[in-house]
Amino acid sequence: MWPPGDLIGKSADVIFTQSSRIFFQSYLIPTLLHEKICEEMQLIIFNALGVRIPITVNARLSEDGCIYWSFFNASKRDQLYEELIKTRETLEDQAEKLMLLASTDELTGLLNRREMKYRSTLALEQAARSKQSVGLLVLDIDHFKKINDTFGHLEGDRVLKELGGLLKGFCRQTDFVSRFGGEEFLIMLPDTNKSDTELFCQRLHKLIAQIKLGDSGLTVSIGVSISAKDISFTSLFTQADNAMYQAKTLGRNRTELYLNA
Ligand SMILES: Nc1nc2c(ncn2[C@@H]2O[C@H](COP(=O)(O)OP(=O)(O)OP(=O)(O)O)[C@@H](O)[C@H]2O)c(=O)[nH]1
Repeated sequence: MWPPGDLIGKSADVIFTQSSRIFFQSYLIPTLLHEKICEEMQLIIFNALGVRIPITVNARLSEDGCIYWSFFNASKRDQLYEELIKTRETLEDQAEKLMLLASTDELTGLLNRREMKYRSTLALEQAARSKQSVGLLVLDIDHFKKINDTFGHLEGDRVLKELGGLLKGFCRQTDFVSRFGGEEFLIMLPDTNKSDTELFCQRLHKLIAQIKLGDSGLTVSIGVSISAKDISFTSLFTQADNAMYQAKTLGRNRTELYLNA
């Protein structure tokens, strides 16, 4: 630093960097004159060799009109800030990854059961407020046990992944697509009606048939329920699930609509 006595009589221009000088003159001095005290001000000074040194400044204006200064070397300060920023970024990164892990299905990357329930519940509340209908599709792969038994579990997993990717690509950004469990998928279509949803399902059957298993294409059974009024997610799901079982009973590879009484 400066040898003792060397700073006596030196102007602030010699000691402070340009930005610190501006801060010193426009903020620190006026504050000191007004408040009589300034604490923990962060400035940068030049040492006797012209090297920039970050410092923490405390100053007090005494009754006799003298200003008493104390400068503390804060060389590690910037390093500490950088480390804090890096740590915060790492934590934010990890939190994002954890949120993704907690909300998605590992195999397909689609929403998992918990996240689907959560988002669908919110969407249904919103739809009820704006008097819009929401379509819920329960989609279950046909004879999936046989697929596993014939082609092996790994091939079964491949089919689940391919179907997941296909559903994601086919649906809109605003739709919710999830793997609800095993070989069952759920899709929620906000702001839809019966005829649009039926058309959607017809297209879906055609598209899904492009996933090949030996010589034949994959088939699914779909159950649909359209929210008529204020309805809970559980009730809407039960309706769509019943319709899906109806589709299974009627021969599979088809869509059945739950009919509101
Ligand atoms: N490969 C694979 N198989 C799974 C996974 N989760 C569930 N399964 C299998 O999916 C099969 C579902 O069989 P079932 O419930 O009998 O239904 P299904 O054979 O599709 O018959 P239907 O639904 O009546 O057409 C079971 O054999 C499960 O082991 C998974 O993550 N990967």
